[in-house]
Amino acid sequence: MRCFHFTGVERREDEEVEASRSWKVSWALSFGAASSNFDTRRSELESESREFDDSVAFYAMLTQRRTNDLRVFSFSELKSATRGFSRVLVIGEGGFGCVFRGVVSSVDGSNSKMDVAVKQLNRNGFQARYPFPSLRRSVDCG
Ligand SMILES: Nc1ncnc2c1ncn2[C@@H]1O[C@H](COP(=O)(O)OP(=O)(O)OP(=O)(O)O)[C@@H](O)[C@H]1O
Repeated sequence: MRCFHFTGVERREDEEVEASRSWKVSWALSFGAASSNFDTRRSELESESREFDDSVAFYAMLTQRRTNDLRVFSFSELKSATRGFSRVLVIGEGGFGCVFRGVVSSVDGSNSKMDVAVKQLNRNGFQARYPFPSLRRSVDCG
C-alpha cells in the first residue's frame, strides 16, 4: 500500500461522473488490500479496471513504483510483517478497517528493522457509502 498523488483524473463538468469514478478507485484499492490471495485479487482487479476509460493508467498507478520515494509493498510482505494480520497485533481501528503493528526490513542496506502501521482496508466497510454516522458499520478487528 502507499500514498500517492492521483493526477490522472480529467476535469469534467459532470461532477456525478467524477464522484462515481472516484468511488470505484476507492473500492478497487480497498479490495486489493483486503484480499488474501494475490492472483485472485489481481485477476478480479484487472476485470474491474476495465470499467475505467484510463484503465492502463489506473493499473500502472497501483503497480508501479513512482518517481517519488514512497516504498511499495506487496501483499505478502505486509502479511509477513504483521504475522498474517494477527489479531494480537491490532493497534487501532478506523471506519475502513483495522490497523496492525508490523515490522519490515529497512532498504538502506543496514539490515535494520522498522516498525510500521499497516491498515487492512475492509471491503465490507460502509463508511464511505452512508453519509449518516448512525448507519455506519464498525469493522471487526477481532
Ligand atoms: N502510524 C500509526 N501508529 C500508531 N497507531 C496508529 C497509526 N495509524 C493508526 N493507528 C491507530 O489506529 C487507529 C485508527 O487509525 P485510522 O488511520 O484507521 O483512523 P481513521 O482515520 O479514523 O480511519 P478511517 O480513515 O478508516 O476512518 C488510530 O486511532 C490509532 O490508534
